[in-house]
Order: sequence, then C-alpha cells, then structure tokens
Amino acid sequence: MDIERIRTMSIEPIVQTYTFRDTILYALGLGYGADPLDTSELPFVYEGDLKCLPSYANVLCHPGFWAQKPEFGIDWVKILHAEQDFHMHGTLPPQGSIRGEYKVAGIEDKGPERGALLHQLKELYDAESNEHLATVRSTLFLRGNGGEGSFGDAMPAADKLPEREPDKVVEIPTLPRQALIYRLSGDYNPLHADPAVARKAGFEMPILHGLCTNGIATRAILKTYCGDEPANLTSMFVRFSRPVMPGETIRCEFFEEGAGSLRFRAIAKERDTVVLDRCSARYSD
Ligand SMILES: CCCCCCC[C@@H](O)CC(=O)SCCNC(=O)CCNC(=O)[C@H](O)C(C)(C)COP(=O)(O)OP(=O)(O)OC[C@H]1O[C@@H](n2cnc3c(N)ncnc32)[C@H](O)[C@@H]1OP(=O)(O)O
Repeated sequence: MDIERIRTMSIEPIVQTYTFRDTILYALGLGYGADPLDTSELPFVYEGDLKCLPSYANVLCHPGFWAQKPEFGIDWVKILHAEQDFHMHGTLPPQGSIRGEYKVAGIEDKGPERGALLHQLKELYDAESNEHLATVRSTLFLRGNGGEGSFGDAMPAADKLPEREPDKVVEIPTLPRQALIYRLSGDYNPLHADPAVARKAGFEMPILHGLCTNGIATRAILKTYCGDEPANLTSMFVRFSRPVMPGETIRCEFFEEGAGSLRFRAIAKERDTVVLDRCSARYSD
C-alpha cells in the first residue's frame, strides 16, 4: 500500500443531514421493533417521540470506502473492522445536521503474515451550534497489507475481561437478512451482501457488519443499564474478535465494575464463539 499517500491524505469536513427516516432505518437495521406489542422499543422506530442511539455516531459523517480506491494500494476485499470506540460529549438529535472531521491517525504493522491495523479518528459537531457531540475512534484490520510500514498513533490495547461468571446476560437474535437492512445506513461494502465477494474474503457467506453487532450490543446496554435513555450511555469500546453470520443470536455477557462502569463480551450463541471481546462501556442510570 502507499503509506505516504495514506499519511498525507486530507479529507474535507463532511456535513451530513439526516431525517427521522434515517434514524429509524438505523434502528431497524439493529433489529429494533421485532415485537409490535413491546412499546419500550417504539421510541427508536416511531417518529412520535423519536430517540437517536448514541452508536449512530459511529456511522454519521463517515467519508465512505475510500480504501477501495486503487491509488492507496490496499487489498480492500481483505479489510475487516477490528475495533470501535465512541465517547459522547452531547446527545445526537433524532434528526439534524452534523459535521464530521475525519483523519487516519496511524497504521500499525503486525507483520507480513498477519496484516496491519489502520486507526481512524472522527470528531462530530452539531453543524449549526458547533457543539462537540462525539469523539469516535475505529480500527480496520488490513489482512492483506502486512509488512509494509507504520506511522502515527495506535489505539491503546484493551485489557482482557475478568475471569468470572457474568453479572447479567442478554440475548438478541438477528435475522438472515439483517446485513441487507443494516447496509442501508451507509456501509455498502459488498462483503455483507455478495456471496462471491464474501468467498474472496475467505467466508462461506456474507458476514454481518461489525457496526451492526456493535449497535446490537448498544441496544442491550441501553435496555439493561440505561433505562433505554440514549443520553445515559456515555462511552463504549468493542473489539471485533470473530465474524458474525446473519441469523445468529448475539449473547451479551456483562461484568459490572461499579460506578457506571461495565466490561462485556458478545458470543455468537449457535457457534459458541466470542465475536466481541475486551469491551467496555460507561453509563449513568
Ligand atoms: C476506509 C473506510 C473503510 C470502511 C470499511 C468498512 C468495513 C466494514 O464493512 C467491514 C466489516 O464490518 S467486517 C465485520 C466485522 N469485523 C469482523 O468480523 C472481524 C472479526 N475479527 C477477526 O476475524 C480477527 O480478529 C482478525 C482476523 C481481524 C484477527 O485475528 P487473528 O488473525 O486471530 O489475530 P492474531 O493473529 O491473534 O493477532 C494479531 C495481532 O493483532 C491483534 N488483534 C487481533 N484481533 C484484533 C482486533 N479485532 N482488533 C485489534 N487488534 C487485533 C492481536 O492482539 C495481535 O497483536 P500483537 O501481535 O501485538 O499481539
């Protein structure tokens, strides 16, 4: 890959205007609203008194799949989402205009056999008031670009989880068509829709978007620890440790650390495989 081109790349701030339809589509992509009699989920899928999930910060104002452009020399089919972290400074409105300032913070080589981590940083502001709403860090695993060099800042490695039984467990099913709904919120990577691309990437079928699994974990935290109030979830980190297949059940296991601090992991129940690991969140209730 062209490390120097990636290091010096400059992306203009992006203003994204979203309406209640986008906010609802994002929530539907996370499986909200499955039970028509469960009114607790209605505020996320019905425009009466609509609430925007804090994890929508992960999605808003993303510059798109620039890594597909040939001049960067990235083997884009082999890219996997590796880590995601948001810190909220304010609350996302149910609709509005947000300005995002995005940059590649660094590349961390893991060697020719393993690949490289590409670290991204995004700051979100209300486009009108300029209020700083969120800081979002994320990492992509470039499985096809190891041994080609490093630069800049890495995300600090997250600690392992405590070795004990979880305090709470929440299971959320996904649908076989979950990725096809989720992608309409903006991540059109064919890895999640086209079986031929998925096979080239080494998978038997299209896999679920990392940010869909992340949003499902957000759902579980909001319901279990935040009274379904988005403003109460102030930060969240996940590591995507293994892919999720659409249709699997996500089992979230929570370890309470007191004072609004949580560690957690998620397991694809049918395969008993840890798909989110070393995760953490902070909340108020
Ligand atoms: C530009 C804009 C582009 C937009 C792109 C959009 C992208 C999205 O569409 C793509 C997606 O959503 S992909 C779906 C979600 N992600 C996944 O399913 C990935 C799941 N993870 C894996 O499979 C493995 O972790 C895997 C394969 C990633 C690595 O696992 P292993 O090969 O077992 O790793 P291992 O050899 O054990 O470790 C190598 C070193 O890397 C570190 N590491 C491992 N997993 C990591 C992860 N997920 N995040 C960060 N670091 C990770 C290890 O600690 C190790 O480091 P060290 O050598 O320092 O010990």
